[in-house]
Amino acid sequence: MSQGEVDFEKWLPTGGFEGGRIHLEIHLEICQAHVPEHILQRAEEVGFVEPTDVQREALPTLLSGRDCILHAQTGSGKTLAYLLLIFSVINVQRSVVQALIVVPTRELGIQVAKVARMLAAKVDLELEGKTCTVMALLDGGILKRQKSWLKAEPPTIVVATIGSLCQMLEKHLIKLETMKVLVIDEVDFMFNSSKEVSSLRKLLTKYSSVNSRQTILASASIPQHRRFLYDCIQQKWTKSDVVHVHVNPVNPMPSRLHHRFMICGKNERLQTLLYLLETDEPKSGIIFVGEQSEKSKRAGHEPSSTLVINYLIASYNKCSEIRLLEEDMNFNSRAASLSEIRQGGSYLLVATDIAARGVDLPETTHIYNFDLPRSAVDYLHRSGRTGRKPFSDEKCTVTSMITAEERFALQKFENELMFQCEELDNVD
Ligand SMILES: Nc1ncnc2c1ncn2[C@@H]1O[C@H](COP(=O)(O)OP(=O)(O)OP(=O)(O)O)[C@@H](O)[C@H]1O
Repeated sequence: MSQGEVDFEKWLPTGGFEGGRIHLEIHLEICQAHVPEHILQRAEEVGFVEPTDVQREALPTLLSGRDCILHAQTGSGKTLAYLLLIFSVINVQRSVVQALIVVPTRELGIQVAKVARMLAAKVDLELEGKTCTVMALLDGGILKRQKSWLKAEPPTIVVATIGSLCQMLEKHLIKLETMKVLVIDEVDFMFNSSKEVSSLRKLLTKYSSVNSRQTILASASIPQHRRFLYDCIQQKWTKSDVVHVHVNPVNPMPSRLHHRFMICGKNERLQTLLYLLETDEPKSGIIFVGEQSEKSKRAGHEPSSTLVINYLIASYNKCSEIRLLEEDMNFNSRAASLSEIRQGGSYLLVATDIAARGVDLPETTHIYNFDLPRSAVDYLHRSGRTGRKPFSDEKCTVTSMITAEERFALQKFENELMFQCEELDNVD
């Protein structure tokens, strides 16, 4: 196989007529693609042997150069789909930034940059030439150092949060004109965020005047997606032949998640959580808590996060790694929490919705909603922090602790996302 051709044999399910048919369909459409051989080899080495559904469906479109709205379940592998596209278009010999991935949180940015670097790494020392470099330009980073890096030897790929990115754009240290691909990950979240939306709109509008551009907008949830698609075309944020790749449109929720709820009073939730943990004995789990309201802060109440973590450290002894992740922590402590639990072994992470988007902790088998999420979309993304091994049929559970009054809200989420929740008998 010549350099630059895609060896999709590696990506195919083995054997059978089905496999042969898929091979033909994919091969015909993507044979013009140019994902370098060493990247595909690395992908295989790190365990990406078969394409997931979204990768199989989206790659022909992505590699054809068309703009794409990548709309597929949580944990379905959207990151690898857009990274392969990026590796197919960049030219590492050129010293300019050629691909930009915009993410909502520092945590997601670190994770995406890590996957990109892992794929770009040339483990075969005989491979010659420059390597692709990846910069994580994220809120909380050292901008001075990144400015020097951008001036001295621009990286090929930049993964950025919008705040830090805007600073570099203003100083002309990053230029959209050189960008072959722009990815906005968790795009619905970014459009919904009052802090990010205006910068995001400006970025997309500015990029729309770049001649050779490709825009990818990714998320597991794109509410009112027809309207969104229409807006994207009207505003020229995407080209008019943008493709909406929508995988599992009737089942937004991954099917192997088992949903449960237990009704309890507000004051009994800590004991209920302890009871659930002692019964489930999860190897690894995330306990989601709501953000503290301003009113509750002013009243001097403890936030749910503090209540839960202190209670668990004092009363639950079946897990040695109990960590906290919330906005109010400094960036170093946030990074430390995630890296500690990524070391392997058993963990419990107490987190606000900061961990609900994109964060990939594949060992998580249990999700607990100590506070019910605010919307069906938030429920979907919290739930999607489990069930993240694409070819596994391991059962994962999502359990919500709710008051009798909250049953109505949970039922609404069930209707909207088309899943069913089993009621667990109360502790008493
Ligand atoms: N082809 C593949 N084979 C095996 N594992 C894969 C493959 N593609 C992706 N994965 C793994 O699947 C998990 C989920 O992938 P990813 O983080 O890209 O999901 P996502 O679609 O972006 O989800 P979310 O919407 O929650 O952000 C990751 O652990 C990733 O390493």
